[in-house]
Amino acid sequence: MTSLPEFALEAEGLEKTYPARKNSPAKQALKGVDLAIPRGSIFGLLGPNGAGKSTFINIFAGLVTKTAGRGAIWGRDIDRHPREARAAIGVVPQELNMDVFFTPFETLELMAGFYGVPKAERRTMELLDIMGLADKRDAYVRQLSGGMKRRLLVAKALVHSPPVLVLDEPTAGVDIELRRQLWEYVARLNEAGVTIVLTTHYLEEAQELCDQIAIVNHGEVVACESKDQLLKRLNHKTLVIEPAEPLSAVPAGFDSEDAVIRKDGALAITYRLGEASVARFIETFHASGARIADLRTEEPDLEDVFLALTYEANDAA
Ligand SMILES: Nc1ncnc2c1ncn2[C@@H]1O[C@H](COP(=O)(O)OP(=O)(O)OP(=O)(O)O)[C@@H](O)[C@H]1O
Repeated sequence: MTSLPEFALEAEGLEKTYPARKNSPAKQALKGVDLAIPRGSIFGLLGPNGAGKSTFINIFAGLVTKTAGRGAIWGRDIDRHPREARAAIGVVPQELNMDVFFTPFETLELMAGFYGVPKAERRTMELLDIMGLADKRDAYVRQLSGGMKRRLLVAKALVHSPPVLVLDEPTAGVDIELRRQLWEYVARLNEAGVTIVLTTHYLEEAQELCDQIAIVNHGEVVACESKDQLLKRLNHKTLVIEPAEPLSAVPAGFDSEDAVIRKDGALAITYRLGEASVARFIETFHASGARIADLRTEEPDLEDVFLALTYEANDAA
């Protein structure tokens, strides 16, 4: 047995410039991206619209030709061993593009045939079942709802049992219930050993699901770390005090602190970790004569980090 690669996907100096067209100038969508996605991770690729996420993914999917750099999937170079590289990856595209004249069953069988999966090894019914489409096996694809089509696309990307599954904005336009189901399935696939790479605008979801995160902005990777490290970058917390009676102003004693009264009437005090004591804030609050109805702390979330990083990068541009 050959040993497993350390990285599921690798990019080195990956560049893409889309050539100029009649009405638009040339566009450098990727400016030399270095990224190594560890095997076994759930890796999130985050970035604002137009950052270059789809371009990155589409180079690995074989849909976009890179301008320069090197790419490898499961240790196989995409230029030197394109077939082996593609066999190791399943891509769920952003657009719901599929042939509407086939049934879900036929769609998966055709795809399996395309990948040369022998009949005895096909997982068509298993995949339909897992994606909640078993009762639609013979329906026409055009009769499926958007959410069902999305699930069929995921099933389609899995027919050849690839060790790497890439999902490009998979939950855009998918309702909350279905999104949950999809994430549960993605998490189960990951537990079974599949490396997951996903692009998403839903920061909350990346925060919940991903263990590694790269933030892409203007065709460059501005951060690539474990989620926990990324969150630690913003080394502050907020203490939120809900007063028993409405406050007319920030209580005395908090003048030098970063304290504000929120729209809902709560007092929010932001402090740097290790530099302030919550106990002292509570004492100060009581000393002002106010009473506490409730109390909680808030940690910075991925959205804060994301904004901070893309804001800095925008500033520097
Ligand atoms: N086929 C193309 N021809 C010319 N320019 C393109 C093409 N595809 C993408 N671009 C441009 O390249 C840049 C990166 O686009 P890309 O779709 O990779 O970004 P993205 O981060 O995936 O954004 P989104 O989430 O909106 O899809 C954008 O400025 C986009 O307009």
